[in-house]
Amino acid sequence: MTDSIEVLRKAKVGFIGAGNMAASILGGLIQSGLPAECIYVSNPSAGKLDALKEKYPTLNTTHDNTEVANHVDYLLLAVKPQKMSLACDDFKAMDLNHKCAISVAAGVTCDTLNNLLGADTPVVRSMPNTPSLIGYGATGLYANSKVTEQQREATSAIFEAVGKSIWVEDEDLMDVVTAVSGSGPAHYFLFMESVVQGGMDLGLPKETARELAAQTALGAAAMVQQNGDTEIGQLRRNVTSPGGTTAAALDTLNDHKLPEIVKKALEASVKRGKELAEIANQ
Ligand SMILES: NC(=O)C1=CN([C@@H]2O[C@H](COP(=O)(O)OP(=O)(O)OC[C@H]3O[C@@H](n4cnc5c(N)ncnc54)[C@H](OP(=O)(O)O)[C@@H]3O)[C@@H](O)[C@H]2O)C=CC1
Ligand SMILES: O=C(O)[C@@H]1CCC=N1
Repeated sequence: MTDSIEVLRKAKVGFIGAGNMAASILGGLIQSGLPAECIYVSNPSAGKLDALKEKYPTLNTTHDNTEVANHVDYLLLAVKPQKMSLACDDFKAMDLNHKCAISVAAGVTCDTLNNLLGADTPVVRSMPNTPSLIGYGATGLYANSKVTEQQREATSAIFEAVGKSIWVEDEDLMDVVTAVSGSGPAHYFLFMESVVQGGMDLGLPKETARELAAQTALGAAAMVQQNGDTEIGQLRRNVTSPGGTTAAALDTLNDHKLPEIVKKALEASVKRGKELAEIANQ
């Protein structure tokens, strides 16, 4: 059992909302050794709770958000930004000052969360991603001034149990983290979908194209992680023989301005994060 899990056995964890992100984090926690009976989760409709209960029979499920909040020290708010205000209404009569609220919602600021939950509530703004389900999550974290050192450690433990986590000290950067890693899996999925379709159009069987695309993405990511001192550009150049096949493909991607397109995509994500912040604040 990892150190993270030992910390989390003592600090009870609950989820408000049982959607994709909650299921990914709680599934990852269970996968890495936290017993399901230590975790609480609430959701308005039954379907998602029933599916989780079928997969993890000892998980504590309820339709009552306050029941979760009463049981736990760490309350993960895993609802859409547009639903945050409504969900937090349920805690109006509760004193959350000795608990820690961890929002996963894109855009929603700590100030907004403190307006909704009480000015003295310790609040962490997190930005995880769905690979948390299989232990490959990447999570950015930002804490308000009420969060204690012990709460920081437990929060790190939650996200380290399902992947890597990084604290940022400037809250504005959380929108950039959202663009890079929160939404990031979808960018790489789109790229892989395009590679698989391209491979199929050129004659590869679908399963072969899928297997090659996935193993290549995995290999490229592992090379970046395992060669921290090497620029990614150098790894790219190592593949690119002058006048060879890679150069032909990269010329095409650059002619169509892939780097500029990616930058514009990240900027669009950051802009949308700020719009969601406004919506959650209304
Ligand atoms: N999906 C992702 O990759 C990532 C998502 N996030 C963030 O995670 C949050 C959730 O996103 P995601 O999981 O994709 O969305 P989902 O729609 O899958 O999940 C949201 C869940 O919240 C439930 N819900 C709605 N209102 C309430 C309420 N008042 N109390 C309790 N639960 C409620 C919904 O229930 P019902 O369906 O019954 O209405 C639903 O199950 C968002 O804020 C998003 O920004 C962050 C990082 C990555
Ligand atoms: O698309 C979204 O808004 C959420 C946040 C990051 C990933 N999914």
